[in-house]
Amino acid sequence: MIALDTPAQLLLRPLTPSAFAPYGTVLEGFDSSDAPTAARPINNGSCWRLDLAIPLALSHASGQAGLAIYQAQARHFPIMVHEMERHALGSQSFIPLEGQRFVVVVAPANTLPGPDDVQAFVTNGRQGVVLHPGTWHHALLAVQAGAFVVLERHVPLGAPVDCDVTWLAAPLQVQDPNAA
Ligand SMILES: NC(=O)N[C@@H](O)C(=O)O
Ligand code: NI
Repeated sequence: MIALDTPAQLLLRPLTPSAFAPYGTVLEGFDSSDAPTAARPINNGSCWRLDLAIPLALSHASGQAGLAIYQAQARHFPIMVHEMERHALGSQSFIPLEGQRFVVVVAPANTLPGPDDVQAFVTNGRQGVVLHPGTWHHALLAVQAGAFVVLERHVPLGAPVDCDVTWLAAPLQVQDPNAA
């Protein structure tokens, strides 16, 4: 009988600004009746504006801010994650257009991720994320199919692509967010 090793499990954590802070920033709305102190009413009070103090890195080394639409398929969970990537020179932001949830698998920048460095977060459908430059992450894992706006650093055709790839020592299994 060959014992098949069960893969190490990655528990899903709810996405919160404090838990995600080492990896990036959480984008989410707020209740205008309890607006953040940094928010201010605009447009004759019909809207609250909160300017985010996010050091977006989009123009390093002849880069420029670029928008893309990722039309994502729903991934099948539980899912094995093995390959991780990072964009050392640029922020990368994922903003769902259809209220779809997604799973963000990340590890701190600067060092190659070991199995204990990897964290998995699941959004609530009303959140987006801005990854810090260099944050190791798995490519987009949509829970529901749908379109995402991705704000990222674009480079001219022929310029070096800013995407380092690494593989975890062993694949990790991300639990099913629909079962969580
Ligand atoms: N590969 C690509 O265009 N997108 C990735 O960077 C990703 O994080 O999904
Ligand atoms: Ni990426």
